[in-house]
Amino acid sequence: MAASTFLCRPSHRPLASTHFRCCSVPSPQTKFVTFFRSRSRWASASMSIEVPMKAPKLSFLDPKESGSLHFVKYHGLGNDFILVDNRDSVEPKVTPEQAVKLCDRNFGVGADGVIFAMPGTNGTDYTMRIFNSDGSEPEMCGNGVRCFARFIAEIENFHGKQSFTVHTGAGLIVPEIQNDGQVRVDMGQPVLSAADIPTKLRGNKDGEVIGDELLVDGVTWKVTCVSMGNPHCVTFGTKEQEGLLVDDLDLPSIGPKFEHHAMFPSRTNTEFVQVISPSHLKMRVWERGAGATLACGTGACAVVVAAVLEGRSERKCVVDLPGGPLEIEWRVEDNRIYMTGPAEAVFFGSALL
Ligand SMILES: N[C@@H](CCC[C@H](N)C(=O)O)C(=O)O
Repeated sequence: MAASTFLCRPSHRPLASTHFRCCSVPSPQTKFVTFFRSRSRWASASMSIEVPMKAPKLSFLDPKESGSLHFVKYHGLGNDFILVDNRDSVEPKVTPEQAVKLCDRNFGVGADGVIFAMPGTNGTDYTMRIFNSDGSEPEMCGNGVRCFARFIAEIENFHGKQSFTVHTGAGLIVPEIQNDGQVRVDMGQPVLSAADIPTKLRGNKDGEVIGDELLVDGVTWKVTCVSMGNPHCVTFGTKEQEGLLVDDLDLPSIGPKFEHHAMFPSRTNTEFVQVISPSHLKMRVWERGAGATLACGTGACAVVVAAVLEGRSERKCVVDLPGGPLEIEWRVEDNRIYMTGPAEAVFFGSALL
């Protein structure tokens, strides 16, 4: 069954419409549990099931049960998120510590982050907050905001082309759901001043870090730093060897050394980029607070800005990420960046907190 079939009214289906009343009849060896399914043609029928002496608690199947979190899992090109309907409160329904547990791929639901759909701020339609899988809170998430837009459309029962305003830690973001289901997002203007990114790299006379040298573990990398609300360090190669082959990188080894580099006081996301053509870039990403992910929307935007500033690409590019392509355009007219890509619901459920 298509996920969207379930998602029209997540709080009403399917668990909420199925109430089980349970009565047990003890016997020396076993308990017999009788289920009555209410409001159905089975209401007067009963079914006896033999269960072990200690009948399992079924309370966690009740969505109203306190202590469980109802969520929908989405992904944008494999960058995956647990979406929480938080429209009734300005406080996130889970703590950063709980987010870490939920994101665990063995002991939890598994995700790169938890995203909260919250009431608007200062007149915006909604507010989006996100916790990374390490529990830290970033300012913005590009793939996340596309998932957020599709989630809002489902829970608000919006259809067709839709656009709304979203307050984020990076300011106002405007996603627009297209007729084909893709989401085009006005990601705002890039920030280039070193102090605001933030990076301690000194930069040029305008305070911008474009093609500067960064020593990482004895190797000098050429980097351009961009903030899309969150910090990004973009590299096309080292001083000795321009022209990365991104598939050859040992990302788990090199990524953390950029993320925790002393030049980035708020840590950084890092994009390693290969130029396929002036309108086609290929990247891998090591994300702050989440590690190697299959895609990063803010990262893809930062990559196009860096490629333009370094004279490597046009302003409109397809950016290939491990999880698939994004279309990115940095418009001359308004200095704003537009990102277009998919977002898909994959499952929903209740997690015990
Ligand atoms: N994957 C995201 C970025 C999520 C936040 C990032 N890890 C950070 O800490 O800045 C995207 O698609 O932009």
